[in-house]
Amino acid sequence: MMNITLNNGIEMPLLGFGTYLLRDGVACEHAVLNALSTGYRLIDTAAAYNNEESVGRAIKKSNVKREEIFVTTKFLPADDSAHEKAKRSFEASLKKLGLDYIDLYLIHIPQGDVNSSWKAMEELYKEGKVRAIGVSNFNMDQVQHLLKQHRVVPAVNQVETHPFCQRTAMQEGLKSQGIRLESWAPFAQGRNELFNNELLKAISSKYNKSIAQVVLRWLIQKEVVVIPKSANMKRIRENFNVFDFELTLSDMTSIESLDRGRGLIYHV
Ligand SMILES: NC(=O)C1=CN([C@@H]2O[C@H](COP(=O)(O)OP(=O)(O)OC[C@H]3O[C@@H](n4cnc5c(N)ncnc54)[C@H](OP(=O)(O)O)[C@@H]3O)[C@@H](O)[C@H]2O)C=CC1
Ligand SMILES: O=C1CO[C@H](CO)[C@@H](O)[C@@H]1O
Repeated sequence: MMNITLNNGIEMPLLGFGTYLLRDGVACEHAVLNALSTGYRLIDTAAAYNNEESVGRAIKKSNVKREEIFVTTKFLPADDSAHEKAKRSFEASLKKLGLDYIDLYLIHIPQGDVNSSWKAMEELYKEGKVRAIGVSNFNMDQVQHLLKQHRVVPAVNQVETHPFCQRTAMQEGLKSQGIRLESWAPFAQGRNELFNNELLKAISSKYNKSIAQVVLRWLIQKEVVVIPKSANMKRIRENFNVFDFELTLSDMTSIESLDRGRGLIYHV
């Protein structure tokens, strides 16, 4: 497993497990348990996914030490009383997850009162309740705005990133501020026939890997954090099995031709 170092010195796995659409209950619990037993050490959830209790139960049942797991969750900023609501949302997430700290806490979407929300995040960070704070679905203007107003620099920006939306300029812009790019929907949620793409098919047969593995490996080699989701044990394992091969520079570059320069899911 490969880690990256965030701007405050803490380590974050480059490969994690996404939980969007894993419904609260046994389905989610099983998937997260399977992921942990496969070796995933980063779990991505959100208050909005309504599955934090199941994620928390899986973490407890896994017998993996808490400090070995990197847990990310997120909240949606409110329009009014945003500071207080951010704190309340944090406490609710912590309780549902059954944890006493979060590794990475994110503003899920740049909506509502972001400034008051970020102040609350900074406080949680200073109190040691979260090891790092970051944002999600922010464009570069929104990131710059945050940087101008506040002291703590976000550790990551989690945005839709995959072969059809590569975020090359954003990754450079974030890097210059010490912020890491984290990909959500590395497979574009299967849209645009990603799993039937001819170029990706040709590259994957060359390495005797699947398209999913090539896409994850391509992002990992670019040092983009990936959090693929799967409800299926075989695919959970497949998505983790990406550390035994390396794409050549020429194959890395050829994937660049697939970029359409904008998100398929959010047009950010
Ligand atoms: N911050 C934000 O706003 C957002 C964050 N996220 C986070 O990012 C994570 C990943 O994104 P997500 O939206 O889930 O989409 P993904 O791009 O990870 O795609 C998930 C889909 O791909 C399928 N799949 C998974 N592995 C394979 C494989 N090896 N071969 C073929 N199909 C496969 C899954 O099906 P199956 O389950 O049947 O395997 C599922 O239908 C989320 O789970 C969530 O944690 C996602 C969206 C927005
Ligand atoms: O986190 C999320 C899961 O994916 C959704 C899109 O399909 C997003 O709306 C949401 O932000």
